Amino acid sequence: MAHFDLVIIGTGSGNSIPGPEFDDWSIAIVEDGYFGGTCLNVGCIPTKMFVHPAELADAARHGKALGIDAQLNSVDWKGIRDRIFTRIDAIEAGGRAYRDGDECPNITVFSGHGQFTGTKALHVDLHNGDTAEITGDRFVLAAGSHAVVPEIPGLADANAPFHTSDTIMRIESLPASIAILGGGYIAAEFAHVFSSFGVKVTQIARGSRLLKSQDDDVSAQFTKEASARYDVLLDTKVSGVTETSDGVELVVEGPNGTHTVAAELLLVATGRLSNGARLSVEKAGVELDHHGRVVADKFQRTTVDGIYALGDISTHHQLKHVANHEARVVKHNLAHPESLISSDHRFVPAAVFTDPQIASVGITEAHAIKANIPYVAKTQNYSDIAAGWAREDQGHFLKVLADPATGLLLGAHVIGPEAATVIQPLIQAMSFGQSAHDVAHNQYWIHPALTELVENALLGLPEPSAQQ
Ligand SMILES: Cc1cc2nc3c(=O)[nH]c(=O)nc-3n(C[C@H](O)[C@H](O)[C@H](O)COP(=O)(O)OP(=O)(O)OC[C@H]3O[C@@H](n4cnc5c(N)ncnc54)[C@H](O)[C@@H]3O)c2cc1C
Ligand SMILES: NC(=O)c1ccc[n+]([C@@H]2O[C@H](COP(=O)([O-])OP(=O)(O)OC[C@H]3O[C@@H](n4cnc5c(N)ncnc54)[C@H](O)[C@@H]3O)[C@@H](O)[C@H]2O)c1
Repeated sequence: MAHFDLVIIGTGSGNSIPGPEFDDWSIAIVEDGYFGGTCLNVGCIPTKMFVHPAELADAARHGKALGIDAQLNSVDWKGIRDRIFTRIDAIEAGGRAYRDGDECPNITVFSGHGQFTGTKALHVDLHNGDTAEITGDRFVLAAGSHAVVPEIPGLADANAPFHTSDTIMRIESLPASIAILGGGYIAAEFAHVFSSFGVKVTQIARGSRLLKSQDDDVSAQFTKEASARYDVLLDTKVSGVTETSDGVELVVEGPNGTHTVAAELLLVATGRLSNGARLSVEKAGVELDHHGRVVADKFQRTTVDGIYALGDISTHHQLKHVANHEARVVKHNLAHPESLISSDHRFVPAAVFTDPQIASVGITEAHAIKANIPYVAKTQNYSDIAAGWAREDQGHFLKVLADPATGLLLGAHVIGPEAATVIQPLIQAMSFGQSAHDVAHNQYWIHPALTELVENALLGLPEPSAQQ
């Protein structure tokens, strides 16, 4: 039995915790998969490294309206894939070697699957076939989440072949066709990538719109554009999947009755679930909520003293910037238990890297209405700013919501070019408590940049009543 001052389970954002302030602590790091976690290896980073070439491949579609007649000749999938993973795999290997090597003498890396056996006791099934029993004064649960596979005949029993985001980016060649199950972030981003690369995409969503968690107008616009680019089956349920000689066949039930969809590959993108239960955290006395997430308070403390949690294992914001923020909080609180700091989840932004891009922060208009929150709103179209004229933009916009009394922003929702970047001044305004009026008037806005979208939206909001 080896004992440590600190045991960290998971090397996504958890790996950012060890630093000079803990040089005199003995630390165990337990990692079952890729070193560096989901974002680096199978999440944000490789997906966006595919999204950029996808944008280039798809550029001709936008060029037509501007007098550019171009065509895509070929896509070197293997070349793109190998460029991406040569870089990523080297970072993964380097990160593991660093933590395992002489530069981190106080750290022991356990490569294997950890499961709690008692309050602060972990059993690890090591990849080399051995086992290890480790205990610690403190634990950090940073073990993330995993892709959920729905209880559909063929999938749940693994009788039909399918991919999740863990495997789809490493396939050997581009398929002629792909069926994508799900209407959320991962489905949207991969539908964009594969469609841009010339693959016939059929996306199947059980809801009446794609990206339903977005503002209603954003989700409606995205659904309209996605449906024009590739086949989107809405209000549709998959009741079975079977393997065929050239791929899979899905039995789908939708508004047009029951029929089949054939595709070379199937990607299942139906949400991600906390790894809390897979880590048997309840044996440590750590509570899970009814979604299976580890319960953590604002200081990232679980229900057991000395056990902290961060990122996807405990939050409903399954986002890397949230996991990183929470890791900084845990790091501080481990080092300074006498002066705890709390996580700030007031204004968590997110973006979907599709075409059009989507970004959001704060509440949606539907939420404001449902929760009876007073608001004023302004929708600013890209087509009404100079950078939108340059693109002959159609249908894209920024919607801002503000408190009618104070002029403080309540939410912002963008669909259109560079949405993830365009939204940042609004995230900043919300985070620093700046009013829409001040942000619009008290700085220069570069002309004719896309950020004029933000300036004009803010100028379009009514003056706050408290100042009238
Ligand atoms: C396809 C995809 C695209 C994404 N794109 C974005 C994006 O663009 N922007 C964004 O903000 N977020 C994105 N995300 C979400 C983001 O990747 C996660 O929110 C983030 O990586 C969570 O970090 P984490 O540290 O909590 O967990 P992880 O990074 O998942 O790390 C957890 C680690 O724990 C290990 N582990 C799990 N169980 C055990 C165990 N029992 N024993 C030992 N080790 C264990 C795992 O192997 C893993 O390495 C994406 C996710 C996916 C899947
Ligand atoms: N750009 C980004 O920031 C980014 C990109 C990818 C993933 N992520 C994170 O990863 C998380 C997981 O992504 P995701 O797309 O898997 O989840 P999601 O929650 O975004 O979407 C899940 C989709 O699957 C559908 N679904 C759920 N169960 C189903 C079932 N049984 N049958 C059919 N459909 C079903 C849901 O209706 C929904 O449309 C996201 O919530 C997000 O936080 C972020």
